[in-house]
Amino acid sequence: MCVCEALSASGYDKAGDFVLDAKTMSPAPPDPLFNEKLTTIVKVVVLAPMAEALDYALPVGMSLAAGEHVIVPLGHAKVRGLVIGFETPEAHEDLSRIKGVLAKLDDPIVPEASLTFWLWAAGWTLTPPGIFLNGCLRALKIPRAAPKQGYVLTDEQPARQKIRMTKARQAVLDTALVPMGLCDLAMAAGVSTGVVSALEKEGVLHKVDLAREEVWPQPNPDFAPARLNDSQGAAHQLLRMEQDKHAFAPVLLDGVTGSGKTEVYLESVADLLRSDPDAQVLILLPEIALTQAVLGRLEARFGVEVAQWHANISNGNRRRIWEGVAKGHVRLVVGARSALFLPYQRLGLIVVDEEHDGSYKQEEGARYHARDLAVFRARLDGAMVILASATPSLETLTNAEKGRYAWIRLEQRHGTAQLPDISLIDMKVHTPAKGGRGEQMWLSDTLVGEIIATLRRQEQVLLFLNRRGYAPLVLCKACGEKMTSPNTDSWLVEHRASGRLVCHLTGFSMRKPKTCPHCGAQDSLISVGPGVERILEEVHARFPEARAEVFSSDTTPDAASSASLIKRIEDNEIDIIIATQAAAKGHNFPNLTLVGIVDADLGLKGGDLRAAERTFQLLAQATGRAGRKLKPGKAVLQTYTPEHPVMQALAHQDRDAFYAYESMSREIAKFPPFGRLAALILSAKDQNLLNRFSRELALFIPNTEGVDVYGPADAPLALVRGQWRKRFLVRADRNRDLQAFVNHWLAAIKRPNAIRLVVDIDPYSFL
Ligand SMILES: Nc1ncnc2c1ncn2[C@@H]1O[C@H](COP(=O)(O)OP(=O)(O)OP(=O)(O)O)[C@@H](O)[C@H]1O
Ligand SMILES: [Zn+2]
Repeated sequence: MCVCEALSASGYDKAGDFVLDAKTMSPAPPDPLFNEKLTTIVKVVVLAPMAEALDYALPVGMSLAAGEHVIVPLGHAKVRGLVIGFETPEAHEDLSRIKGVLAKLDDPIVPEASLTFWLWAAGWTLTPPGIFLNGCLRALKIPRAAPKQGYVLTDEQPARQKIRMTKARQAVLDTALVPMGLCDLAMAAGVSTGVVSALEKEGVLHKVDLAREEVWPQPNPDFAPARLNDSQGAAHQLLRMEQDKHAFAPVLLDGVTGSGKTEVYLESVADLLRSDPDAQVLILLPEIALTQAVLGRLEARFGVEVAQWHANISNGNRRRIWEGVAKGHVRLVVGARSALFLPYQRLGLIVVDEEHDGSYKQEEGARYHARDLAVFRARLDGAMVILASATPSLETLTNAEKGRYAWIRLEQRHGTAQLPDISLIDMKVHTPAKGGRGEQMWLSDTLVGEIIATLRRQEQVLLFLNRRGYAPLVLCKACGEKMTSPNTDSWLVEHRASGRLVCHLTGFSMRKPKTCPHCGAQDSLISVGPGVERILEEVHARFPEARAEVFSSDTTPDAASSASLIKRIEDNEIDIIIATQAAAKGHNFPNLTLVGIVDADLGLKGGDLRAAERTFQLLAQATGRAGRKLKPGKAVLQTYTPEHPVMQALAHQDRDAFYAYESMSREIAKFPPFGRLAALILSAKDQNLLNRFSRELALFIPNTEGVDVYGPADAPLALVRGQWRKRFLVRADRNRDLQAFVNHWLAAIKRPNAIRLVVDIDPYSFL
């Protein structure tokens, strides 16, 4: 496709964000050769929303390789692009319209395996490659730090002969044979920095840029090996057997909470670092808070600070790590889902810890599932991928059961630690009494009794409620009006700590009003239902002596604050932790012995496909925080549906029963993992236009065996920020090419520009 066609086809007229600053380009290259002398056509993915790579001429005197960064003309703009391949001119119909590559940039080349992976991932998620690559290359928009300067001898003998020579000066001359920084040189020569500066003034030394190559301290696999217990040792041996295949090896590391999965996979990381000096390792974690906890363990195990990659690192580090990974200098990375798209040369091992976790699904921009893509990346590199969890996703468990993945189990907690006893409290019978001022309370007498006993033993309590803020709903008791976000189908959540009503969907917030905005009644707004802040209030009222704190994304907005809260819990400075899911997984708090689930039914409401599975996983993980070291743990679940299969499986520690039930119901419906799904989400300001187009799109649904399309239906969130929303759900048998079906369907009808379309392959959110 030529540039002009591409431009008009994409409706892309402003280069906007993608235009490059001319200053960052290398000096002007020679003019490109056209037509008769053209020997090579370069295929470039420009960082713009285009469906295909574009063709450019390779100028005389420029050499390029796939994975190199270039500046190319696009319409009247100059834009950044990535070279993805070459073609001979014979393959091309209209050479007269081809423009030349303008410049080559000196950013590190993207290794072939990473380039292949990125392009594949773009296709898989039905994202235009330029948009996808723009995300992968974002770190390169950060300006490089200016290079450090050093000193080295000039070639000019006369200058040397003219100066007054001293012993100190001679020492510098003898040392400055290679460029060195001021302090390093002075120290090596045993003189003051003044001597060095003086020699520069006299023209004997001159300043040069020091090489950019950064030295990354290498993780030492033998720094502090773990002493694995017998079953961990056996699991490690099995992993080693998989690793020794030197081929794609997906493994489910399935061990109960606290069994030491982390200890085991760190030994596999060590094995790889030891046996393959070129390979790189990636450890993926679902939350930044968890990254902080694991970083300390990595440093203790490998003796160096390990590179971390997530939304919360500084720009400088972002650029350094990106470059270090591309050059193969950074061998071990720990990070959140986007770390999968660093430019690794060759990954020898990927660990996806807490593989079942919903945060691996990216819900904005290119919608991808990092666990699934990690498996693909491992296949590409012929590597091992370890999926670790105490509560695997049904997808992964089914793959293990069918023998597609190796399945390694750890059935017991490490040492003397036991899984906690779990009891159910039927809240229909044990309704909490009202407080002294008639206010509603949320903790039942049984749970309160357990908390008192735990505090008496000077042990810690975790109360789990997966709801941020004070109350999920504010309504007017005079007129019944519910406070909602403007032009959005979403309740405003009351946050007392900040005194605001907040929309968790759009980020809108306002001060809580004194009068009802609907009927004007005074002080008529009441808070309905509990969030963690409200539980904190109740805890303060009931246990005034206890030190209680909330652990949620509001109280730990960044890596530093979560690291410090985790430390204070470990140091026993907090007695009662009131936590959302941010804190309920992965952590090891040795003195924590009681977990109370305030509302075990919460995740089951409003149910989507995975509601039961997710609730089971979340509650198994949360209760799994109790009794992980020497002291036995206990968990109490408050529920209105004790008979529900999720509650029964939890109470009887019968994971298999739950998965069997869940698997059967999905198989009957041919839902994942027994079929594949894609969601199409259409949105527009104009509701009539949206309705009309949705109906029209439905007329074009291709008739394909093994594929069903449901919709159009109003999305459960039918209005967001003034945009109306409709959804289609596509279900396909496992052996159907879902992406091809969607592409084929969408190609049949032109979509008006006023309608936005998002395609979500393997959706996890159905809102
Ligand atoms: N072999 C071992 N030697 C010493 N301590 C161990 C050993 N194995 C596990 N532990 C300790 O037991 C606790 C639980 O281990 P770890 O965090 O690795 O478990 P996990 O299986 O990853 O747990 P979860 O799935 O709940 O996150 C940690 O404090 C860990 O240091
Ligand atoms: Zn009112």
